[in-house]
Parts: sequence; C-alpha cells; structure tokens
Amino acid sequence: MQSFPQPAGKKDAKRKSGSSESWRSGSPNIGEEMQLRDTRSCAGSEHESHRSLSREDLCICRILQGAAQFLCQGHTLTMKRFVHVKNPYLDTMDEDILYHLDLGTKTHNLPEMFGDVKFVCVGGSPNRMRAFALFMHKELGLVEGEEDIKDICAGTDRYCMFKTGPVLSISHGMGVPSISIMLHELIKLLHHARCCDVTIIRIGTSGGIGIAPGSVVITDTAVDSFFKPQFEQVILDNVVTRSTELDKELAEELFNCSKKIPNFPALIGHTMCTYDFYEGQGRLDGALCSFSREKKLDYLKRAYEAGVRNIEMESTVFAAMCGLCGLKAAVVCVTLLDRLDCDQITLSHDVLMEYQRRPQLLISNFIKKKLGLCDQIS
Ligand SMILES: O=P(O)(O)O[C@@H]1C[C@H](O)[C@@H](CO)O1
Ligand SMILES: O=c1cc[nH]c(=O)[nH]1
Repeated sequence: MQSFPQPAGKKDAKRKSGSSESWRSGSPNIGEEMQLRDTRSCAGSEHESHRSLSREDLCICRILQGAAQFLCQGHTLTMKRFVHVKNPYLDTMDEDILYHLDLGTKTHNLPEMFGDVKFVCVGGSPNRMRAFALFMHKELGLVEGEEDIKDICAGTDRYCMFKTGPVLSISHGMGVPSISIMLHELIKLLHHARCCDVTIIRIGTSGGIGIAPGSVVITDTAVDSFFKPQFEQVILDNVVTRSTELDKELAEELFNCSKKIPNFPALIGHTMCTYDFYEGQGRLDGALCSFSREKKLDYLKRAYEAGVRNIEMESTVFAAMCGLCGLKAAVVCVTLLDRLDCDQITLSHDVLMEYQRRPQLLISNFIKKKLGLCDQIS
C-alpha cells in the first residue's frame, strides 16, 4: 500500500492508498483536490457549507466565486497551468541539486534562466537535440548567433540541454530508466523556474508496424508490451500502475499541422514502449533469441490489431510522468523500418538523417504556429 508523506504543518490531506494512481494532468495536487471538492459543495448555500471549511477553503471559494462573476460579465478568464511536483518533501528542502543536469536552486537562478520556457523537446541523442535547437533558433528568426546556443548541462555528460527563445531541447538517452531520471530533474527544474503553460514533446525514432519506413507516428496512447495503456513503476517493493494517456487534442493539432507539410507521411496511432530493443521488441537479430520467426510475427500482428503503429522505448514513462505533473505532452517518432519486414536498420546515413529531421520539422511548424509565426511555416 502506498502512503504519501505530508510535510510538517501542512493540511493532513489523505489520498486513497493503493497501487493505481488516477490523478491526471491538470488535476490539482493531492491537497488541492480536496479543497476543490469542498469548494464545489459550497456553491449552493454559502453560510451552511462554509461552516465545515477552513480559512484556506473559504479563500479558494471566494476566488472561484470572483472568477465566476468575472466570466458572467463576459470576460474570458485564462488560467495559467503551472508545472506541479507531487512530493511534499521538496518544500522542506533548503536546496535542490539537479545532479544529472548539473543545475541547482542555490547555484543557478532558475526562474531567470528558464522562466520563459513554453516548449520542451526531448529525444534520445545529444546530437539530434543540439541540431533541433539550432534549427529552431533559425526558424524562430532569433537574432543572436548560433554560437550562443551552448550546452547548459556542459558540466555533466549525462544529458545535454539547449535553449533558444521559449524552446528547450534536451537529450534523454535510451530507455525508461534514463528518460525517467531526466524527467524527474526537468520537471523539478520547470517547477522551480515557475514555468507555466508548458508543452513537452518527445521527438524520436522508432520501428514501425505495417507502415512505410519514414512515416511519422503521432502517438494517441502509449502502451506497454501487453498493449495496455499503462506504466508500471516499481516503488520500494510495490508496483504502482500509472496511466499513459496523452493529450488527444494536442495529437490532433499536430496531425493537422503535418497535413500542411508537402509529402509528409504522418498518422496517429498507439505507440508501444518496451524495455529492450532486441528481445523486448521481438527481434531475431539480438545476442539472445528464444522465439521463432512465427512467434515474432504473430506478436507484431497482434500489436497492429491492437492499434500499435510503432515501437520505441520511452513513451509510457514519459506520458505517465508528464501527465501527473500537469505537462501537456506528445510523442512524435519517425519509423526507421517496418518490423513486419525486417529487424535490422539498413538505411544509409543520409536517409537516416533525413528521417530524423521529419519530427523536428513538424514540431518546428507547430511551435511557430503556436507563437503566431504562421506565415513562416516551412
Ligand atoms: O529518441 P530515440 O531515437 O533515442 O528513441 C528510440 C528508442 C530508443 O531510445 C532508441 C533505440 O534505438 O531509439
Ligand atoms: O526498431 C526500432 C527503431 C528505433 N527505436 C526502437 O526502439 N526500435
């Protein structure tokens, strides 16, 4: 059974313990969730319902009532969506060292360095993420020279990070453990920097199933090796199941964006995330293989029937963590081969580079559209 610690002096907000976490993107923190529920119950009779509420609850009620009045008067209320962490211990820490990023709350002015970040793009390879930052820099028409785009995490060789305008580009290495460490520190970084309305997109490579190599798959749902939309996180000696739903509206928006790029093969589908490139993805060419070609094809065909169009190694934990912390998230991966045809990646270097640039082009167009630079769509 999982129990969440409460920092001293904080309201004792108990959450249902268990192995499944249902709180999702944009939903309030554990404590906030309870306050809002109370708030809704006080809508009918102010006097009656306020009796059982604390001063904080009353305060929130008044803010919501004010907002409701504002809306009734015909105004549009835009709420900022902050990045939230779900760890009460963080508040009690004097300093937070983001070890693998070589950044910290005492050594760096994180709000000044990152406060304006609106788009975070992540991908496995450091070179790809550097290339993406340079490409974005040009596409945004920013004035400073390329040489100003330096690796912010140069003090460590674990990950690299580049910033151009409101876009942050970060490498995450290969596989769930590697991206998960990066995401813990990135999410804390965005939180410490008080970033709001952040969209995060993984731009990666993958193996396709039943689609032409070079296709760009925009993930609607990340699934595990059993085609389930979930990520199982082992916490102490418990398995906690987290949802891997991604933002469907964002996926649609990206798909619509892709239609405007000439000769751009893109589709929306499920993405399967595995813990291994070889046996885990049903390859016959690893150092170990204990299954037949028939078994492999049967598995991949069942994956296709379940809606899976590509396989990679990070999407489930990415979707789960971003969802829990209030980040609008998308996964956009190009396919390098059709796994129903082969296992080895035989693309020439040039073709591989061109394929890898496809998700970058789509995301660059999307970001420019969001920033109102539509006339500059490539
Ligand atoms: O973002 P990348 O291209 O690194 O994603 C996929 C999944 C694994 O990390 C890696 C395997 O080649 O590529
Ligand atoms: O087949 C592939 C290709 C790229 N990345 C993967 O995880 N699998």
